[in-house]
Amino acid sequence: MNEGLTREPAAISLRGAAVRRRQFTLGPLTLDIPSGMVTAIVGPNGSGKSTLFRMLLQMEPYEEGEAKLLGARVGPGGDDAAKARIGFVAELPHAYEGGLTAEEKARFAAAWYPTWSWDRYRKLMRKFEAEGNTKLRKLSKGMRRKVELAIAMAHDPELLLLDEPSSGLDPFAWKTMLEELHRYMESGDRTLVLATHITEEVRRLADYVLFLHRGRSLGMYEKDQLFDAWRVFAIQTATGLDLAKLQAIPGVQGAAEAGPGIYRLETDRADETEEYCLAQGYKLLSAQRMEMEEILACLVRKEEAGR
Ligand SMILES: Nc1ncnc2c1ncn2[C@@H]1O[C@H](COP(=O)(O)OP(=O)(O)OP(=O)(O)O)[C@@H](O)[C@H]1O
Repeated sequence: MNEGLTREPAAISLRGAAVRRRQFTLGPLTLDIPSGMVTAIVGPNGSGKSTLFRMLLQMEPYEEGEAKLLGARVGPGGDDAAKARIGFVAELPHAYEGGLTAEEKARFAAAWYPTWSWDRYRKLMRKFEAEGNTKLRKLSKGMRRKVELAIAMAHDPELLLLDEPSSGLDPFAWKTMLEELHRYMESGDRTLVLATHITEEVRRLADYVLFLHRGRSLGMYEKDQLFDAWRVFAIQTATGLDLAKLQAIPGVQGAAEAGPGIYRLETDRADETEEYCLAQGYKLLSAQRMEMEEILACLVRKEEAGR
């Protein structure tokens, strides 16, 4: 787990930052999202992913702590110029822009971003086979998403924030998006943060995964370590094990009886769990990698149990 990544400076830095609303609290969050990397924000519906993006973009003021984007404080006293170095695609398109075409919206963006490139915009629109001259409200959900992506990336932002970018995209457009995001990251000094529910997107893109639940961080993990370390074991023992014994096994995050003398163990320290089980004389029947959703479910269960 990694709450304070060392790579400096962080693209996003939160220190006890909290948004408190009547129905929902985001935070307090203390974490660093490293620059030059891809971080996926993963969490159940309503866990606060969009609220976090809105807080970072000053669409949702925060009451506590401090948030910094590209080294600039977010909110009063901050440096608004940092905003021009950021690209953002919201989860839901802005209704008030529905009367514009992509070309018209792009003209606004071109005036606002000093690093805007019409050449890059047109290449991205072509790549996505996106419609430039139809009013945005008349575009399909996926088509509009492609337009939003092209506009958000056309100024080659230092930091790209994408809230569920693949929502509505067909498989071809999704593949194109992954290619373009890989290309965007190629220079090594760009940072991508995306909220996603899609395991494949995390596997193919992310360097780090930040899990959110009920507005709180369940931890930030290096992706390869995460998928390596979390495993499901099936073990068999000659004598039965009670829950206390199962939970005392190093790394075990969840345990259940799967049959007489057979137990299913979820662990976040596969090597240690395996070593311990073998030393105890337990028979290892199987060991499988866990999917992202299974890991999230396990983290959520633990968090709920500790509440
Ligand atoms: N416009 C709004 N007005 C009131 N409450 C809202 C609004 N938008 C979101 N919320 C509430 O804020 C909380 C966090 O929502 P948020 O959209 O940030 O979650 P999310 O993780 O992005 O969810 P999803 O995966 O469904 O997109 C939820 O409880 C939600 O009901």
